[in-house]
Amino acid sequence: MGLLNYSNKICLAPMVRIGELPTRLLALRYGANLVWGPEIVDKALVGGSLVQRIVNDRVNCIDFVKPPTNKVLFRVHPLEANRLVFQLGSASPDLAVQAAKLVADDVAGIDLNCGCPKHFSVHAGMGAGLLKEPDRLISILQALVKEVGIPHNVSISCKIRLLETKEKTLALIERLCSTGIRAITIHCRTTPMRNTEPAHREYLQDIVDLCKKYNVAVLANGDVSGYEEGKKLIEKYGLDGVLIARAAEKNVSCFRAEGPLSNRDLALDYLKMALEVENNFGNTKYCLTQIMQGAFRKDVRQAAQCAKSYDDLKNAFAMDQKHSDASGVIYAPKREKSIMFAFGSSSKLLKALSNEATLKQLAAFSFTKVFVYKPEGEKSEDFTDCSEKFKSHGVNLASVSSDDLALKIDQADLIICSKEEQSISFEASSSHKQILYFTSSELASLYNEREELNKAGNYLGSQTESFYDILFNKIKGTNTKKEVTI
Ligand SMILES: Cc1cc2nc3c(=O)[nH]c(=O)nc-3n(C[C@H](O)[C@H](O)[C@H](O)COP(=O)(O)O)c2cc1C
Repeated sequence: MGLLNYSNKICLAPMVRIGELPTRLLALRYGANLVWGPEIVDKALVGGSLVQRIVNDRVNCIDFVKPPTNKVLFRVHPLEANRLVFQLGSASPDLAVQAAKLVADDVAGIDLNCGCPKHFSVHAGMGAGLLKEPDRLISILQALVKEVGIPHNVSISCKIRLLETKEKTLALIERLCSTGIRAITIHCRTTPMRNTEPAHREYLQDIVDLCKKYNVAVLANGDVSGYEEGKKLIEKYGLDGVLIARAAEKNVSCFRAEGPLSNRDLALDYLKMALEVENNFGNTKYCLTQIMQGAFRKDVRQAAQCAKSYDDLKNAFAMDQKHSDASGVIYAPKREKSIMFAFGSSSKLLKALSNEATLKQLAAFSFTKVFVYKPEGEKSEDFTDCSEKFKSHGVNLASVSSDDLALKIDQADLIICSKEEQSISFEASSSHKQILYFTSSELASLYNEREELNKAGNYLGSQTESFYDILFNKIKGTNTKKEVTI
């Protein structure tokens, strides 16, 4: 999988129950860079009958199931695998290594929970209990680095809380940095502090400076409200990243650079995602009811709380829709639109589209499906390489061949093509759809050939515009108005 790059990352924090697959995939779709799974205790994986790794073709996932009931303990989707950190609860180097080895090849990182203050954890010497026994904590991390991290090429990290004093905290962090781990998350509260008390960042800068000396990435956690604040904190303290827990529990679209979705839109996205990955019904209901708090009528929330099946949940949403229609409240689920690019080389076009700013802007315009025309003989691998990046912004990418060009033009809401490609422009113009034409000089800007054109005296444009500017200036001229600042 390759070692993780923790730099400049806004991440979903580990959360038991909340951090299951639908939340993680949505977090990534909305813009989270890395996602932590919920803590799973070593004995759940290796105690009694060993957990089994099953390829689940139905939902295209890897399931870790526990015999004899075959309950799914953990489900990994290929879309998240290279950005997923598995969090382990352990009090023993041997058990930690045995458990971590079972999942190491399906995730990008393994994180040791050294901060859980709950009785069951601390009592068993796990979580925040490890902060009281630093020698044991160090030996677990050393074992994980040596026996799992290095041979499996997976990043080992830990998540701690602050100790009672700055000196004690820095002394512990210095020892942690010497174990070979690649990253530390600091939950900026001490063990006795509740989440309702404000996070302490008074000496976060000292922690960052110390970790930098050892080349260990440092991520901060505690009271981060979303994308905007995350970026500010990274900048202010020189952090590698931040982890967001409760803000994401309430509304996982807090990772969106454009600002969060309404809880109503989010609840629908969540239900769709949960159905798609066949999430455990009880877990879906739990997460949905968290999202629905305060955002739906009481009777709708009650119907969701009493749901016994996915059909009941869908009925609760249908009920909400009916109320909204009847009361005249405008409740328009986000309209999903498709855009088609049909000109020239698909690999160059994909290169121009595959950047954060362009994908964010497409998503902001609600273009959740992008069709790209692939001329005969061009590689399909480019599409495979790019589709994950598109997907992480909630945009689906599909290639279109000459055979299905007419059909896809018919399905697209907006078509972008070149007048020069006559067969395509003919097909598009006879489709009665909205069409935007790119001229040959605009295409040259896409292909970065403007300089060559200038040299040859062919290009007379006076301003240097990027492909991004040209594309979105054209789209803005249509009836689609939304824009994000980048
Ligand atoms: C519902 C919930 C479940 C949590 N589960 C875990 C967990 O499994 N592992 C862990 O290290 N921390 C867990 N935490 C703690 C969070 O990761 C985080 O450290 C804490 O909530 C502070 O971050 P916040 O202020 O952004 O909420 C959990 C927190 C919540 C609210």
